[in-house]
Amino acid sequence: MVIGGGPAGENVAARAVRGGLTAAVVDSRLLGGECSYWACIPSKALLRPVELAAEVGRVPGLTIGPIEAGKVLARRDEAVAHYDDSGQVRWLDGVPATFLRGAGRLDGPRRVRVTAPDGSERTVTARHAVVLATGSTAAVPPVPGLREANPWTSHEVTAATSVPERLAVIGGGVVACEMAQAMHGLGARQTTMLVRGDRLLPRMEPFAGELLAASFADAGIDVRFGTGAVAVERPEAGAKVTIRLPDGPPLEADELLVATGRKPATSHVGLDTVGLEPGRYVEVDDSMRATGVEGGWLYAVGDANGRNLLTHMGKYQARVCGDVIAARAKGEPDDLPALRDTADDRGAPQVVFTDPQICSVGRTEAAARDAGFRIRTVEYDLGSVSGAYLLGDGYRGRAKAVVDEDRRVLLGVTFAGPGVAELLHAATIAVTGEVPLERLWHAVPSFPTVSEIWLRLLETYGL
Ligand SMILES: Cc1cc2nc3c(=O)[nH]c(=O)nc-3n(C[C@H](O)[C@H](O)[C@H](O)COP(=O)(O)OP(=O)(O)OC[C@H]3O[C@@H](n4cnc5c(N)ncnc54)[C@H](O)[C@@H]3O)c2cc1C
Ligand SMILES: NC(=O)c1ccc[n+]([C@@H]2O[C@H](COP(=O)([O-])OP(=O)(O)OC[C@H]3O[C@@H](n4cnc5c(N)ncnc54)[C@H](O)[C@@H]3O)[C@@H](O)[C@H]2O)c1
Repeated sequence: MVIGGGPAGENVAARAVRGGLTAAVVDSRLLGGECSYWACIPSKALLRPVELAAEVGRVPGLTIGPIEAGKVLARRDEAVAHYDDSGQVRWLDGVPATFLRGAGRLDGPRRVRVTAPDGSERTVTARHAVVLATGSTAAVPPVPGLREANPWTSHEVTAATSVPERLAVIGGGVVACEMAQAMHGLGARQTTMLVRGDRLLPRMEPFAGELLAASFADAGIDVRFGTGAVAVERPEAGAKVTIRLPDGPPLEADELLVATGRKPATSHVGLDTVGLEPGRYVEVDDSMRATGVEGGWLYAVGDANGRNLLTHMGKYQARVCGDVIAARAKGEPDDLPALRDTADDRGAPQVVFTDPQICSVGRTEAAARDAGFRIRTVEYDLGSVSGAYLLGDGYRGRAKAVVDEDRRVLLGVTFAGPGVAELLHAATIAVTGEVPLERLWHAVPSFPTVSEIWLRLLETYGL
């Protein structure tokens, strides 16, 4: 029994069925989850034309007219299937698994109470396991007047039906960067980012945020560091927003986006009925089983367990989880390597779809040092790789690899630059596979591709 039908929940059900069990998924909104309708898919649909326009602008001889925001918003609507989940429901039927539309809530061991949209209730008892896959929601900080001002969160900005003239953004993380760039590229005349710290994307290598900030400055996005909202005023819905800052004049905007992180969607799922604290991430072991629940029947995957708030990592956890549940149900060995999550704590692969793209896998230099590794780092200017130069004039980018000096394998890799997202999986294989540098040296990148960065990094290292 799976509560929450986002990418993680759907995949647990599919794997459990593949393993010979039956499965039911309950979702209170749309099957497909936040990712399909209000996160990954719409945000990337909005960003794609902005990225493409930037790419075209770097190639002499090509010009691109202004982006028609209306058509981009219409394509976004297509990408989210006009907020209709019948395609996903058909997919789940074909798994085959049962879909229950309604709100799920734990009601003691292996029991889930489902409240349907018409208010009717039923209780389902799972034979083997219950999986929490309820995701996360935007966290809104307790700034005076902020909630009352009804700001946009990721939910509203990805579903925007028009582009505000003046957009203010609180936050400097992934959602803030991607959506500031999307709205600015789609026509916002004044986009201002209020960033608490001293850089964008603080969890990434510092050069990534620096390159992004330079690109935003060139594009006319006003990024202000070391500041934030101390109070917010909006007299009525639809009116302009006034954001009071720690110093200087207040900022006025037509819309305000709050992108200051997430909180787990676990406050309403009956955690208290099984001895866990509502509203917290559900702590799990590497088989995705909730620790601290007697009987071992409760699991949590995806954003709900807080390991890595990324769709592909939630789906990976879901594959582990569905397979583990099936193995345990059948009394089969449940400790095989494929039945354990070994990817999450090494540093998940992630792509930030801005211009430049920022992507990384494994540990940053700081994280590797904190973990006690004896490391050496190498960096290289991506713009001086022939393949990158050929992509367009003024290509700016950088790559960095973190090497474990004791084992001579890569602990982490970061790329920043236009078109680097597709380089990431090679890095993921090298880091996850712990490919020795001496072996990696024989993986010859094609000329003239951006992948030649691999050769340059290894040469810089000394190979
Ligand atoms: C703007 C934005 C862009 C993003 N872009 C990317 C990206 O490009 N790549 C990437 O990897 N990640 C991205 N993410 C992160 C990604 O969206 C999440 O990691 C992912 O959606 C988590 O999947 P999930 O299945 O755990 O939860 P969700 O997708 O949040 O799904 C949870 C589901 O549970 C349901 N639910 C909740 N409570 C109940 C209940 N009590 N009963 C029944 N159903 C319930 C909800 O209705 C929802 O359908 C982005 C996030 C945001 C906000
Ligand atoms: N392309 C992608 O992979 C993608 C895209 C969007 C979101 N996501 C995922 O969704 C998650 C949520 O993204 P996010 O950008 O909301 O969170 P985040 O954790 O990436 O960034 C939050 C930002 O808000 C700042 N902040 C936190 N509290 C604040 C406060 N009270 N006042 C001012 N600033 C504050 C933080 O310093 C940070 O810069 C991320 O973990 C990310 O992995 C992924």
